[in-house]
Amino acid sequence: MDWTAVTVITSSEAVEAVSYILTDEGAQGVQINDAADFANLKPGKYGEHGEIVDPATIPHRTSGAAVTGYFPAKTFVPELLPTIRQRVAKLHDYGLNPGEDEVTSAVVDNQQWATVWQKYYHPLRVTNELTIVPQWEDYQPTQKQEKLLVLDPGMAFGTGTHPTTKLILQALENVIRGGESLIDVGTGSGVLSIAAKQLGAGDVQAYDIDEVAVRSAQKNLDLNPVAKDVKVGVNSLLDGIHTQVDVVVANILAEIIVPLIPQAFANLKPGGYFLASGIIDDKAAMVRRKMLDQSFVIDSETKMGDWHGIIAHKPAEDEE
Ligand SMILES: C[S@@+](CC[C@H](N)C(=O)[O-])C[C@H]1O[C@@H](n2cnc3c(N)ncnc32)[C@H](O)[C@@H]1O
Repeated sequence: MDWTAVTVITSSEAVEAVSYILTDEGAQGVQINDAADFANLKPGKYGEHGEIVDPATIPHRTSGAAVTGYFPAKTFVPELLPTIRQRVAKLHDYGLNPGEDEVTSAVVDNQQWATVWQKYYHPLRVTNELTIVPQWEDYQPTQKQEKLLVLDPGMAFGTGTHPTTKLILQALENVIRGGESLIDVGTGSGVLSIAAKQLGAGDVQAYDIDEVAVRSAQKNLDLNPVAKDVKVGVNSLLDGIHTQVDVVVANILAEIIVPLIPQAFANLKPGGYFLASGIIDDKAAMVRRKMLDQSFVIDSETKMGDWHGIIAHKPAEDEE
């Protein structure tokens, strides 16, 4: 599959805001080329095989920053560019320098996308307790409660930077107390299963409809000793699965969550939690209604940009 890369030339101070705008508009990965980063870079392990790479040999900007978002081929990027331009220009109103007001797009092939951003994907604190660390970075926790998710997402979705992933990681942090059994539907890179294990979940099963994602998830599970007992396989939703677990998590588009709702209800113990993300604004009311029709109780709903995450539970046996 081809991807469209949208590059915004901006200032170092606006890098985070521009990255947010690109992911909010649907970018599935963001590459940052910031002159300020290179100024602070020390020689270290960067290569895929652990070789030492001298930062001076990496092509880099000498001023400002370029932020590139990768959009799936199905996104109609020409329609998106004016919105991105407007949102970047509006950063002025928030006291940020938007930079050169230059937004361009180019098609890149799958292979390029899989590797091009690796050099620029750095450890990222995604919730109070969880930090995502690229496999090639040597990173030590800086806080006592900080837990690391080591990832090499490759071709699968789930670098942890997308708002939908962040919403559901936060929901996991709220719900997991220790020992819960859990099913991760649409595991992608395996990020949610690894997070669940890091937070103390017990038996975890992960499924994805896409074989490439399953291979990528297995690779990432292997990188995280805490997640070595997670079972991962190809499956569509919970088709053919009849079990009783404490938690079902899914970060998939609303249209796909809808048929999952009755399956999640059937596979949850009374009192068990259903955590759903990937729900865009105009589909949120419909998903909520389907959950309530199924007799789920909605505990909370959180929003990041246009995305919603829902925590719901199956009523306990003694619950009204
Ligand atoms: C938005 S990604 C989420 C990845 C990861 N769980 C995260 O939170 O970052 C959705 C994943 O669901 C998978 N998927 C889509 N339809 C599915 C289905 N019917 N059954 C299982 N997985 C599905 C996709 O292949 C993709 O890996």
